[in-house]
Amino acid sequence: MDQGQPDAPVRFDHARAEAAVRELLLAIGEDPSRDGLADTPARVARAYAEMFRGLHQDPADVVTTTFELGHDEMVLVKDIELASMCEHHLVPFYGYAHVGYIPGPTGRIAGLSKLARLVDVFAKRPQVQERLTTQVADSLVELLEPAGAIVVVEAEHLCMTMRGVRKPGAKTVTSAVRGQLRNATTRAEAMSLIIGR
Ligand SMILES: Nc1nc2c(ncn2[C@@H]2O[C@H](COP(=O)(O)OP(=O)(O)OP(=O)(O)O)[C@@H](O)[C@H]2O)c(=O)[nH]1
Ligand SMILES: [Zn+2]
Repeated sequence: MDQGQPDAPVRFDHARAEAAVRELLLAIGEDPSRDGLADTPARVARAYAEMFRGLHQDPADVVTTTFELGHDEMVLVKDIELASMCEHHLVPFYGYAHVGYIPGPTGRIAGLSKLARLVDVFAKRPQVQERLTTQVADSLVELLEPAGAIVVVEAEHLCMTMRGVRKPGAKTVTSAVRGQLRNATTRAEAMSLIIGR
């Protein structure tokens, strides 16, 4: 279903994650049995289960409340906070998603919170920002059959901040537009709503 990610991943394996963290601590020259680290493998395993929970979620189970309202103008939820994990370095990238759509002929619209939940389903996986953006747009299209959809993500990647090229403050902006929102005027209207804070 999702590009680059397993269709039916195994459930989170706590014992395996704990063993891997213990191994990693040994690899960096630490002593996993010292007081401060004794509970760390179990703690990190729990944190990873939470941070990667999206691997075990189906977007259709999250966008549960839809209505048919006959509203045919753009709906935009902007400044949805997101935190994900870069799949190259397994460190966070974080920022905002802006999700908008124009209802389609069915008039189906989603509860607003469901758009934010949809972002999380895909953010809580090992990710690259481009795929996260595309996945949110494509599942919005699949679930709501809108006339158009737009997803813009702006994020700062810790792999570019705390290591490597070390450029704090650099923001990556990605977008995915579908249907009528590809039209220059509609797209410009959406972008001005997104940018105009
Ligand atoms: N396109 C894209 N690239 C990403 C994303 N997250 C991290 N990267 C990049 O993935 C690349 C991995 O490059 P590599 O050369 O294999 O890894 P590296 O030696 O750690 O690279 P540096 O970060 O440049 O030190 C880096 O340029 C990262 O900036 C993302 O969401 N999208
Ligand atoms: Zn990275």
